[in-house]
Amino acid sequence: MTVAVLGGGSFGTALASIAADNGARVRQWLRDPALVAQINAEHRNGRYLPDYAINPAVVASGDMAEVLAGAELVLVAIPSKAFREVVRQARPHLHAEQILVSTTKGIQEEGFKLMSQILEEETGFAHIGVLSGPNLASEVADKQLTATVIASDDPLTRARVQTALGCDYFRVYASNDRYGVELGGALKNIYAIAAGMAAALGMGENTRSMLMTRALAEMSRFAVDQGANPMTFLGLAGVGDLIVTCSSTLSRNYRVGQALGQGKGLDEAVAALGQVAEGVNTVRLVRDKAREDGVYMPLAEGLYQVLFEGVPARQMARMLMQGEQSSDVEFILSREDVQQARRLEPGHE
Ligand SMILES: NC(=O)C1=CN([C@@H]2O[C@H](COP(=O)(O)OP(=O)(O)OC[C@H]3O[C@@H](n4cnc5c(N)ncnc54)[C@H](O)[C@@H]3O)[C@@H](O)[C@H]2O)C=CC1
Ligand SMILES: O=C(CO)COP(=O)(O)O
Repeated sequence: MTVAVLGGGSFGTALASIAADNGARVRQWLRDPALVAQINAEHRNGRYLPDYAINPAVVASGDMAEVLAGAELVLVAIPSKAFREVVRQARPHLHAEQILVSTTKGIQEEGFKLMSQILEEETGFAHIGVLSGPNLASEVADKQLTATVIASDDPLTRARVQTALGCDYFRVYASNDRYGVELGGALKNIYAIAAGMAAALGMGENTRSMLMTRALAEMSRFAVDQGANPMTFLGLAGVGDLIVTCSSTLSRNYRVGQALGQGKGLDEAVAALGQVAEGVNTVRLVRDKAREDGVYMPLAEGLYQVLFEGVPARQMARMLMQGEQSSDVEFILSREDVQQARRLEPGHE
């Protein structure tokens, strides 16, 4: 199989190397000529994955036409802010038989679009999918045993990606809920920032567990409102990715949260990272969307206020602890039932 990877960051590089390990002919497109030269000469990406060897069969190039020529599978690993621009650059060199897969966990501001929707809009192709799961790039590059999800309503896309990337250290599970899988990947970044912040403030494991579980409730509530299947969030791209990003300093979103918890400003924290932390933008978009649609998302709202309105994180945590004590699992006991029962309590105003 011939595979093209668009993006020279840590995840694109890790995926290119897997496909090459699997015997594919792999071309990787990136902008930076110095990095192109380094990948081809040293088989190392010194900017984004300096400590890991890349399969020498991966050929990097700054020439989009060359990279896309003959590619059966195209993986797009470009941060959400530049995603559409790069797809437009690629468009003249794409054809409808190709399989296009987004690996990006972010949301476009205009129209609240997910990346595979952008792939669809820009190309109109039929073979479109999303790859998402608990996949810290450096662990993937280190060949740590890992699993991911290919989500598409197109069986050919699912099968081809399983063949191209599935190997003895990387398992590729299938889903037909593209929207749910993609939403899970984008939403969990918000809570990873909150988890990093909580850790930096010295909060304990009970707190982290509460945060992650209530995050899952909040994500599922939002998903239902958006018409997604909340059951998808029980899988690798939902709870799986939430666990890894809320627990690991290898997550950039978690590290931004840590820096904020240590008292750094948002701009300083993002600049120090030097890589993309999609959650910073996602929290703003999701908070606005939740308000617009009337979805109760206290964690996203609280994090928004800490990031963009200068509310101290510790004060926000105290406020969140005073919020409504609602139901645990809303699919079993609804929030409305809990609120109704509380109104019947003696002494309730
Ligand atoms: N790094 C990770 O552990 C994982 C990342 N992802 C997702 O992958 C996406 C890409 O992230 P990473 O590879 O981690 O990012 P990164 O921060 O390591 O690298 C970003 C890459 O995008 C390139 N880029 C940015 N703007 C560009 C433009 N206008 N034109 C061309 N190239 C441009 C940069 O030059 C760089 O090569 C993100 O949305 C992230 O959520 C998904 C799973 C794991
Ligand atoms: O999505 C990821 C792991 O699954 C990577 O998370 P970060 O973007 O926070 O590093």
